[in-house]
Amino acid sequence: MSLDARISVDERGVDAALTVPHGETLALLGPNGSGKSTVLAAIAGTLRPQRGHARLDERTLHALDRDMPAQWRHPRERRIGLVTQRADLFPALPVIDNIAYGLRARGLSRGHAREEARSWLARADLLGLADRRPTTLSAGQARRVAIVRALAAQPDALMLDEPFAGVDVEAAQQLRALVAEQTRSITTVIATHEVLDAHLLASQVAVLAGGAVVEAGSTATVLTRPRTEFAAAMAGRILLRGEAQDGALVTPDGARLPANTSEVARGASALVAISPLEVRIATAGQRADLTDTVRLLEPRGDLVRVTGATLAADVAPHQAAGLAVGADVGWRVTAPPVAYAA
Ligand SMILES: Nc1ncnc2c1ncn2[C@@H]1O[C@H](COP(=O)(O)OP(=O)(O)OP(=O)(O)O)[C@@H](O)[C@H]1O
Repeated sequence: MSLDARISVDERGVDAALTVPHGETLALLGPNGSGKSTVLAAIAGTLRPQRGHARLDERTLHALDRDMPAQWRHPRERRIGLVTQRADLFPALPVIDNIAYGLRARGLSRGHAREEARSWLARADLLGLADRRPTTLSAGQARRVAIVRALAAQPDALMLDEPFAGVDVEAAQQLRALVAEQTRSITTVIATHEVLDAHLLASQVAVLAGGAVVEAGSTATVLTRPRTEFAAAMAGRILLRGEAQDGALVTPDGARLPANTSEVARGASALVAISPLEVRIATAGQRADLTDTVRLLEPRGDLVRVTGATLAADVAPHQAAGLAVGADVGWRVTAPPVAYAA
């Protein structure tokens, strides 16, 4: 079922609209405080906005539009799953019954629901926790149980709020695979700070900033042709704005970066998103594509990131030797990046 939601929460500065096609997963990206949790909670129905609606196909889950009767029913009745950052397990029930709860709501007998719950726990390598009370779990264990509980309930739509935060690398990998497999036909929104989640789980991406969606589209488009600095940073790229000229993007301060400008009209506003791995430092005697001033030098794994006012490059340490903050640097691009319409 396709999701169509509009959420306005004035006191949190949120006014965001989202659509997710049937069975697809949308990654909701955005800096801290941009409104991701608020949007998810409001779609799931645990937070009541001032104005808004959420619809799955033709079914109105809830609506507060002025011309509609206000309705905001219990999340269970709407068949929307929500995994919050706090996990929110039922504290009085052992883990097994937390999972069985959603299965019983689907009509399974107590015995059958517990049997099913066991197999769900086994799939996430959590069977050892079956009889534990939620209060005795670590935060990461609680998060893993909450994800399994949401998947086991097989909702029509699923809201996951930073589901893998605080989960160790190995368990997160296993859970990502389980979430990917189980949400194939569930319309899902996943708020995340991990670009990996967008790549592995989501066909769509929306970027929230200041409570509004500032960028949305297919994952491939948003992450290779970002329109905001935030989306570019998530994709590990530097965003340059300027004017398309023949074979170059000319920035407002006059820097001229070689670019493939075949997609944009001459003189049009354009963007380029370039990875620091596609930028080299011109050595003595080499012609630089662009000259710049070093602003920052920092380690990046085995490489050194050299950041200038306009561009940055990830280079081997010996290539950065001799550079210091304030020094002049010449950049070379390995291939002219594609300029796209702003
Ligand atoms: N319980 C609350 N009461 C009042 N304001 C809140 C509450 N929770 C969040 N806010 C505010 O609402 C805005 C949106 O917060 P929200 O938690 O939705 O952002 P987020 O994008 O999920 O952030 P994060 O990445 O840190 O989880 C922020 O300005 C925040 O300070």
